[in-house]
Amino acid sequence: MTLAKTLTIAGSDSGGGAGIQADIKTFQELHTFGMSVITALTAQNTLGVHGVFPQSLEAIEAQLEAVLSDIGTDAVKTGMLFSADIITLVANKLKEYDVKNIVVDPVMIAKGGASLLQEEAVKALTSELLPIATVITPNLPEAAKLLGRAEMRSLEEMKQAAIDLHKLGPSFVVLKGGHLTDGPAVDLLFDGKCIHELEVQRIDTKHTHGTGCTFAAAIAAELAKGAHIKEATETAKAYITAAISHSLNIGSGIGPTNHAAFRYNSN
Ligand SMILES: Nc1ncnc2c1ncn2[C@@H]1O[C@H](COP(=O)(O)OP(=O)(O)OP(=O)(O)O)[C@@H](O)[C@H]1O
Ligand SMILES: Cc1ncc(CO)c(N)n1
Repeated sequence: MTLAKTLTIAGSDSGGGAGIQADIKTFQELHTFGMSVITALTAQNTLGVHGVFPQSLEAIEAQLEAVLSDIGTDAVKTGMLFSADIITLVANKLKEYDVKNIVVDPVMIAKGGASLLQEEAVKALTSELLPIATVITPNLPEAAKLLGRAEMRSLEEMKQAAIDLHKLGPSFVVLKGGHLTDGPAVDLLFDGKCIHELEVQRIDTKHTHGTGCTFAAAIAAELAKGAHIKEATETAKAYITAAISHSLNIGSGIGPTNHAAFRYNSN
C-alpha cells in the first residue's frame, strides 16, 4: 500500500495543540504519511509559550537531508521558522529537491503574544520563501506585516490584501479572517484571477490554539493527495471547522482543537 507523503517543517509545541504536533495529527487524520523537520522546540501549554529553543542549522539541515534524500514528499507545510538563516536553509533545500506543493504558513506570533519569528527574518520570508510557495496562509496580522501596512479591518481591505500578497510570488493566497472580531469566519482564496470566499458561522469558543497550523496542514495533506487548491482549501475549512466545533477544554488557558471531530463527522 502507498500513502501520499506530507512533511511539516515547523516548531514543536510541547502542549500538543499547535506546531509539529497539530500538523502530524492533521496529516494522519487526512490519511497521509506525516513526517517532520523540527526547527525549534517550544516549552508551551494552553497558557502560552514559556521558552523557545531554536535548533542548530546543522540539526535542521540533517533532518531535511534525511527525509528528502530518501523518502521524499508529495507536499510540505512550513510553520515556525524563527530566523532568517533557517528560512534560507529551508528555501534552498526545497529548491534543491524540487519539492512540489509548498504550503507556507508565515507564523510570526503565538496567540499569547510570544514571538515565533525574529523581526529581521520577515524580509527573508518575503524574498526567499514566498516566491517558491504554492500557497501562503497568513492571518490578518501576518498579512499586514508581509505587506508593511496597517491591519485590515474589513472584507474589502482583505480582498485588496489578498491581491497584493499574490504579487509577492506565491501561486495562491489564502488569507484567513479568523482575527476579524465580529461576523462569520471568512477566509479568502485568491488564485491570481478570482477571489473565492470561504465562510462559516463563527464558533463561540476560546479554545482555538493551533487553528492556523491545523488549517495549513490540512491544505498540504489534500494537495499531497492530488486535490486542486480550491478543493483542498474547502476540505481544510471543513476540517478546521469541525475541530473548532468540538474544541477541547484542556488546561486552564486557550485549549486546543479536536482532530478526531472530522472523522466523527465524515462517518
Ligand atoms: N471562532 C472561530 N469559528 C470558526 N472558524 C474559526 C474561528 N477562529 C478561527 N477560525 C478559522 O480557523 C482557521 C485559522 O484561522 P486563524 O485566523 O485563527 O489562524 P491563526 O491566527 O493563524 O491561528 P494560530 O493561533 O494557529 O496562529 C481559519 O479558517 C479561520 O477562519
Ligand atoms: C510551535 C508553534 N508553532 C506555531 C504556533 C502558532 O499557533 C504556535 N503557538 N506554536
